Amino acid sequence: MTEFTDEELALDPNFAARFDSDDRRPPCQLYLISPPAIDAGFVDSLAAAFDGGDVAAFQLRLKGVGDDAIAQAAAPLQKLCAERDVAFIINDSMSLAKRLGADGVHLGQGDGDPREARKLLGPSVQIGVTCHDSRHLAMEAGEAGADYVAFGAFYPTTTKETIHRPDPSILGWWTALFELPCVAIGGITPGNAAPLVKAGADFLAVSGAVWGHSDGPQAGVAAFRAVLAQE
Ligand SMILES: Cc1ncc(COP(=O)(O)OP(=O)(O)O)c(N)n1
Ligand SMILES: Cc1ncsc1CCOP(=O)(O)O
Ligand SMILES: [Mg+2]
Repeated sequence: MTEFTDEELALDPNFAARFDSDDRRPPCQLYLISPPAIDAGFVDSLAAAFDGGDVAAFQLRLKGVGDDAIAQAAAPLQKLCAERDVAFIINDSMSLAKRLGADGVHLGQGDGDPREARKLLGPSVQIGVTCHDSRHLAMEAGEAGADYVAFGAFYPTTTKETIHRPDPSILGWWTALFELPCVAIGGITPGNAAPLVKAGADFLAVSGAVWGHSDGPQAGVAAFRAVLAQE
């Protein structure tokens, strides 16, 4: 991608986009986040979710659970992801991602250095970084070799306590300047996702709207089809 000076970028945030105007980004895709706690039957819920429509990635995000317990829970889920061609991403821990041979790891700002993760995991493992509502953090993550940056929480959510509330325009700013994919997260539902897709999100990361859907996770994923196909 074309490199620009800070001055050029400050003058016109779409400066780079003019030069890369025939670069087409793939359509926005779904990135499923697990509930914070699961039971042994969850593999069936995950299979149902995958039956609902295309899912690009699944993140195992179990909070307050030790690595051994996560590793035990992960085995059938990772196998299912491999069978369905869905990237299997581990949250928080690069060492656990390495131990499990996961397809990727998601690192928050306090979860470790993406450069260290790259050294540990190698070139083909996907590394994602939480960037809240910060252009600065996103550019830092890109510099550090992340494979995607995640902005959020765009909407109120009960899945996680959140402080930052970006405007959807941060997605447009990012995609105009950088090829690196961006993920939108936080309280996303089929009803409020359209502005994020329109603004340029490459992925919608969703938990509650799928697992909490009144007709089950298959219907939860299917409900996103229309908004993802709007481009
Ligand atoms: C895709 C994606 N984006 C953001 C997060 C949040 O990560 P983090 O800030 O480390 O918070 P926890 O998820 O660890 O509570 C994520 N997990 N995935
Ligand atoms: C993990 C995380 N990081 C920011 S918001 C959020 C929760 C996403 O879950 P939901 O889709 O239920 O809001
Ligand atoms: Mg984290």
